[in-house]
Amino acid sequence: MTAEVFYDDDADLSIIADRKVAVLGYGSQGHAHALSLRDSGVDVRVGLQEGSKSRPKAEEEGLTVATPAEAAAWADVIMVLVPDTVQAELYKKDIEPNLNPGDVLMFGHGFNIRYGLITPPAGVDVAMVAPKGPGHVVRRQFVDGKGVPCLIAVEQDATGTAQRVALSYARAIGGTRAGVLKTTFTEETETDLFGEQAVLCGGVAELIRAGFDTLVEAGYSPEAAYFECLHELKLIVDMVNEGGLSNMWYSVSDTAEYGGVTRGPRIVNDGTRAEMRRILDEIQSGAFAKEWVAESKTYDNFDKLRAEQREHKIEEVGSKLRDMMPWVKRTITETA
Ligand SMILES: NC(=O)C1=CN([C@@H]2O[C@H](COP(=O)(O)OP(=O)(O)OC[C@H]3O[C@@H](n4cnc5c(N)ncnc54)[C@H](OP(=O)(O)O)[C@@H]3O)[C@@H](O)[C@H]2O)C=CC1
Ligand SMILES: CC[C@](O)(C(C)=O)C(=O)O
Ligand SMILES: [Mg+2]
Ligand SMILES: [Mg+2]
Repeated sequence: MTAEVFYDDDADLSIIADRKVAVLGYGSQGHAHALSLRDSGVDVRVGLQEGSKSRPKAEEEGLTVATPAEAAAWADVIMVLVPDTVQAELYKKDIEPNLNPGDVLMFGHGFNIRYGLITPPAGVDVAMVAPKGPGHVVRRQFVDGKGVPCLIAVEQDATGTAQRVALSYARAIGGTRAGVLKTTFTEETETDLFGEQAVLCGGVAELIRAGFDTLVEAGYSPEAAYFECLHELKLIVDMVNEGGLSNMWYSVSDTAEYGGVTRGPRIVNDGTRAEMRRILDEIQSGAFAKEWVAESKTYDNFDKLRAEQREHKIEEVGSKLRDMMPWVKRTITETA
């Protein structure tokens, strides 16, 4: 079935501009939504704990900051943009007691609703606006007059207006400039988790590291391996993003094209595809969600894995080489 796609003309900005919107969290997505909503004329307050590290950043931007409970009590649209693993506790403590019939409870990802970690009361709308891109890019593209595509979904429509509010919100953060797809919480959650694990984040990071390690272990310089397996990736992916895989094949040499189409399937082979299927099974069965929620209680294993990623040789050599390319933006915190 073809998905329904909405653009600016399908979304009425005045709907969200007439509401009071609380954005809970001011991290990657939170800062992007709060600032772009504000720039689109929406009355927005940011909800952060007392002593939160993000508070000064939001206040420097002139945003009104309150505690999550105060912001939720004030608002009639509440967007939950704190990490997935803390949402259920925040919901019980600060959001649920401040929900009124007719309010709209919104999410940037369906994790907590899909896996039953949050069950909102019957009288409120439950909707989602999930940008298909990192929050810092969502903001950057909005400022540049562009937009990151979004998915919207309605889990509960107590008022009969939830979809129009979600579309209006998506317009206010630039989503309808690029295209907004209607989906369900289940489809968004499962496809998003699969994409980030198997392809966009997990798959790509391991492919880069494996390529880099192979060249360095064979005696080539780490600098050459970095340029080949990491730096040039963006240039190649830009071609794919702009015109699809065929655009990339058109632009690269015939030698690269022949080598790619004959050797690529040896890298992503039947075994890789079977592993992708297992990863999807873990997502669909809830096994991944259970593992992640349990891990988030201590972060013991996650901390080790994070340190191992940071300490990889590719990070050291990359940092030095990027110093010589000032046009390559160095960290998201400097550009946010
Ligand atoms: N990152 C992304 O680009 C994308 C994220 N999403 C979804 O958006 C949601 C937010 O993710 P993301 O932006 O990555 O989150 P972040 O990790 O960037 O959120 C950090 C923010 O949440 C605040 N925070 C953390 N814990 C609490 C708490 N217990 N109470 C109140 N505030 C808290 C932090 O405050 P402090 O500074 O004090 O720590 C900070 O402001 C998730 O559902 C995610 O799946 C969807 C699409 C893409
Ligand atoms: C690809 C990772 C993502 O799903 C995203 C930026 O869209 C996330 O959860 O951060
Ligand atoms: Mg995503
Ligand atoms: Mg995600």
